[in-house]
Amino acid sequence: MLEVRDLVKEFGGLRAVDGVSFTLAAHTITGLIGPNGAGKTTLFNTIAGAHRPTSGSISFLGQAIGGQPPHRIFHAGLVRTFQIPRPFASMTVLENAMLAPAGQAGERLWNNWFARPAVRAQERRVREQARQVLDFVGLERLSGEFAKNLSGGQQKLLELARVLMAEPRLILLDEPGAGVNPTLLATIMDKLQELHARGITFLIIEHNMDLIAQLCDPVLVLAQGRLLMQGTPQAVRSDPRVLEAYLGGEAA
Ligand SMILES: Nc1ncnc2c1ncn2[C@@H]1O[C@H](COP(=O)(O)OP(=O)(O)OP(=O)(O)O)[C@@H](O)[C@H]1O
Repeated sequence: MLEVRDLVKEFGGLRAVDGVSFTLAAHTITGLIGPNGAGKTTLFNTIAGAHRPTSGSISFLGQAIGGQPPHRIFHAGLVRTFQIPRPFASMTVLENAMLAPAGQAGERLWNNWFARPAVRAQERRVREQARQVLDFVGLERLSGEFAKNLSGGQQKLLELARVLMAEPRLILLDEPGAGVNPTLLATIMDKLQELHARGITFLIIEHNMDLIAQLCDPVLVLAQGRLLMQGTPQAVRSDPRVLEAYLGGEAA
């Protein structure tokens, strides 16, 4: 589904991603771990189009996407979430979900004036899809609530709902477990497993090793911009190089 080859991303003289290669098989949940500053977020940003690769290639479903703008990658079916969700705080949960798909008829000025029935029909469809997606993530009863009133975990679920509106094939999830209480974390993990069973592929950055061990196989370990190893959660956990990378990271 995704093939990353010799990917390099430099900021000035700093190689945040330093020659990384891996492939993601369809219908897998792959974990991405590594100490702070290892380059995980930069790798996500480069795959999702926020950064142009310095060199190397990225292909998604056989198409080269390296250096493409984020909206094109998004519409190709590769979406990402953020470690700290960014909903529109003063809009409701439902409105936030409805905003997600681009290219709606109502976005074009002329359509508003000349194609009102088409706009209304499309809005009805988007609203219905948003309700179904919110129902799936368990936020239906909060659909009229302002997004700013949601807890951290609920905001993560809203962010998941928003990316699901795009009907993605591959989701890059940035720390789904961060700042989430244990009850909601269990809900989020259930939802991810259900989406996986429905055929969605995931790449997940996460510091919570229990979440990684329960959901992910394989796990990629990044350290200082390089892929240190990949393997099962058990293999990664017991590999002395991984321990050393983490201890080195903490000492730094
Ligand atoms: N836009 C940027 N400009 C300059 N340097 C950057 C930029 N983004 C990241 N870096 C640097 O690149 C390196 C990798 O950072 P990155 O955020 O990708 O690591 P990470 O593994 O996601 O860390 P964390 O687990 O703390 O989120 C760091 O040294 C960071 O300071």
